[in-house]
Amino acid sequence: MSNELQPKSVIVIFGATGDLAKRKLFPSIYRLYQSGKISENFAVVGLARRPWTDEVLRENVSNSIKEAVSPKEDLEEFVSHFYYQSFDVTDDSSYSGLNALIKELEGAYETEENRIFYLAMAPEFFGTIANKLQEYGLKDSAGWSRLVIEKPFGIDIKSARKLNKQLRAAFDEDQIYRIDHYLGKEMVQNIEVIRFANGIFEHLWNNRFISNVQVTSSETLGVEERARYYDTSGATRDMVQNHMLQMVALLAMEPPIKLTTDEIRSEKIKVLRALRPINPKEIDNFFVRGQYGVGKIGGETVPAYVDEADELENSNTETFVAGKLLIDNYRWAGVPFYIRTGKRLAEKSTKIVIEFNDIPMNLYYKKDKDRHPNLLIINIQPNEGITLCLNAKKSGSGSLAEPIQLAYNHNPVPGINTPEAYEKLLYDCMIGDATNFTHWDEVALSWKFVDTIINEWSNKTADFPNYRSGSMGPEAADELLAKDGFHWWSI
Ligand SMILES: NC(=O)C1=CN([C@@H]2O[C@H](COP(=O)(O)OP(=O)(O)OC[C@H]3O[C@@H](n4cnc5c(N)ncnc54)[C@H](OP(=O)(O)O)[C@@H]3O)[C@@H](O)[C@H]2O)C=CC1
Ligand SMILES: O=C1O[C@H](COP(=O)(O)O)[C@@H](O)[C@H](O)[C@H]1O
Repeated sequence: MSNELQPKSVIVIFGATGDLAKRKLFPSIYRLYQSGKISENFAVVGLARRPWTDEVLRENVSNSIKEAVSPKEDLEEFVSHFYYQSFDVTDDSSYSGLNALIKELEGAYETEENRIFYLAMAPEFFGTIANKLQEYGLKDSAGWSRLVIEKPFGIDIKSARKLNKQLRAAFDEDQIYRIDHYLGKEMVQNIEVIRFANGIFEHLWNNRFISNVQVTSSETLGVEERARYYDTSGATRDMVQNHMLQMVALLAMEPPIKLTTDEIRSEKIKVLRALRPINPKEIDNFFVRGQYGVGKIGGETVPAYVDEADELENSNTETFVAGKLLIDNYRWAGVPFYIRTGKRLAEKSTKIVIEFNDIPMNLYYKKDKDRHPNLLIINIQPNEGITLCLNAKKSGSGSLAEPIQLAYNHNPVPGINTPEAYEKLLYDCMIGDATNFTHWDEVALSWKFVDTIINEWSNKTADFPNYRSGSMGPEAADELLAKDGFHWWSI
């Protein structure tokens, strides 16, 4: 592997004793090391308040890797690149010591003064940290400095603007890497290729041939240990503002004129700009919310949302959202993009269905109800691949037809590809490729769109719970499509 592809850097992780670092970041860095994408020229500085030592951090890193991947004999050598500093981000005196440690490691590991500051901490600290990194000269090195920001990026447009202003006072837009881990998923990245590298699809990819698009991201898990965060967020902030709208933008965008970060992001921005704002008076015609009650998942009885933790009692937070989006541009006028996401649903799966217009008359099916429009299904997870649903002659039945599927498996091993997504995004950040990170304009437009919905819902108490755990959400989500003559496809 050439040096160009083996970026050198010191990676500083704020919040190194936390859950994200343990479950996602350490295993991702190890996988990059194992695959040769990073060489020996790297060091990781872990920061958090608890009084760990280098050895304690290294032991924790080792354990987290053993839990996530099958380590090889290089694990000990790998963890020797990790250093720990007990650090309170609100305490000014911590930052000078950090500067000294980084400089020492840059000398020892010859990292050319390239620095990544990964903020794996609660969002209320993001602004302070960015500010201190500037004030104490940590971001000003002879190499490059990049800031990776975890979600949530604010809780509404106002707070997101404030945060962005704080970040931009210290870092340039091209130094800020806002993570949306769905953009690191293999099949989410594949949307663009499937669309623009195939003549047959691109000709049909518009309102003349597509009747509707459905994006579903369903989870079987409940809120787990994240009740405090989740209850102030809800499914709209947690999944729609970011992952769901990003997938819609990729499905609807125009072909970029070049495969550059700016061109691709600017096409996505145009889609988000064209989203028709929801009129609060008509919200029920466009958006549906839900909260799970008791039910069964995988044969096990699971509690209702409000019984998952003490602080959730009487909660009015939505754990499910379904919506109909309209994109007011030449290509998509009149085509509904339906989205649906929720916790404690029947299956863990993310899938996109593109439904094409049906044929004008039925000659090949005895009953109209057996007809099947052509569908293109993009399976994001746990299976990765695409399925094209066509109609073909039914064997031995005169000229009658039956639905058939052409299926392509992109990855023969099904699984939830979140660790791989983090690995890809971390590497992209190291090589300075921000294409699969969200630009501020995308974040702002997405917040503007969802804010109307969140505000409207926060004014009215919902009749929760309204769906059973283990189902696919409230009936109103089915009615949303039925009103337009469609239904959710579950292929
Ligand atoms: N966990 C996940 O799967 C995901 C997390 N995220 C986001 O990632 C970020 C981190 O989440 P997560 O790891 O779950 O959170 P945790 O609560 O597990 O970790 C928080 C970290 O911050 C440290 N910390 C808290 N206060 C301070 C302080 N004043 N100074 C220095 N360190 C401090 C804690 O360590 P200590 O107590 O030792 O100081 C700990 O290391 C959040 O923004 C979250 O929304 C996003 C997607 C998924
Ligand atoms: O960002 C988030 O995503 C996860 C779902 O991610 P996936 O990669 O497992 O599909 C979700 O569980 C979480 O609530 C949300 O914060």
